[in-house]
Amino acid sequence: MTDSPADDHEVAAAVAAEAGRALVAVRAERTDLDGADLKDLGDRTSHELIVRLLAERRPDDAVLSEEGADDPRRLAAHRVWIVDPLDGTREFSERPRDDWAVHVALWEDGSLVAGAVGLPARDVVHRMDRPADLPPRPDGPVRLAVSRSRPPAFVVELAERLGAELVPMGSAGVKAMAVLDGTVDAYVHAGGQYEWDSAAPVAVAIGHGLAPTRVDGSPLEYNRENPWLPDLVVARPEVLAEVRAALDALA
Ligand SMILES: Nc1ncnc2c1ncn2[C@@H]1O[C@H](COP(=O)(O)O)[C@@H](OP(=O)(O)O)[C@H]1O
Ligand SMILES: [Mg+2]
Repeated sequence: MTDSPADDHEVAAAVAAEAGRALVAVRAERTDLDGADLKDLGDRTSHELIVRLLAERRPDDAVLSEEGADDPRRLAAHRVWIVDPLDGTREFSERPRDDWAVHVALWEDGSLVAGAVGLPARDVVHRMDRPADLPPRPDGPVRLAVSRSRPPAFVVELAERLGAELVPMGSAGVKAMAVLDGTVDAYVHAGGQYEWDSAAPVAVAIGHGLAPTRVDGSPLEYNRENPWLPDLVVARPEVLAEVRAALDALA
């Protein structure tokens, strides 16, 4: 029997948690592997588990996964799970880094309606339906999360304009959750990403009352034919106007 639609948040969180446990186990047990081999095993293990769990619990829904062949039926589907089985694959392969994530989001008829971002190495699952208050923002410069391995030149320029501090870390999910846990004030990305990199983090950020957008201020749209979604802005309310003004000036 499948769960009722009201349980979509539970499904997202449970699937993210179970995939996270599998990834932690792979990383702990396969000490014979590192680099590309560990990345590949992590990607594959998490993807296969997520696809199996969603097929069991939501057999009528389509799935768009970074690690699966694109299923064209998703374009006619009302409900599509958008998943990144292992976001921050590079960091996953660099033991003992903990900045990697599992993304599970549900898109329904044009909107993200459920989502969970698991941070397995930190034993945390952030959920769209369980918002926590943002910690107070400390005084001082705006803090921007940025890729540790390929910081976009655009974000470096933005930081200069804002007089902001760049805080490098891996994984789009980790960076978006760093806004919610108060580690940074905003996550701005440009130059390349796919829908699975941002869907679940954006769903969770929306659940926490934030209003993520594209860099040009337009809405983030999911389950499009081409899943390329190269930029996004996730900012806490106190810095949003300042960040938007700097983005508009750079455009
Ligand atoms: N220019 C780009 N083009 C495509 N994907 C990008 C990208 N920059 C970042 N990403 C993806 O966004 C995620 C976070 O990257 P980063 O840690 O560098 O910020 C990674 O996902 P994966 O780890 O799932 O591949 C990475 O592949
Ligand atoms: Mg990713």
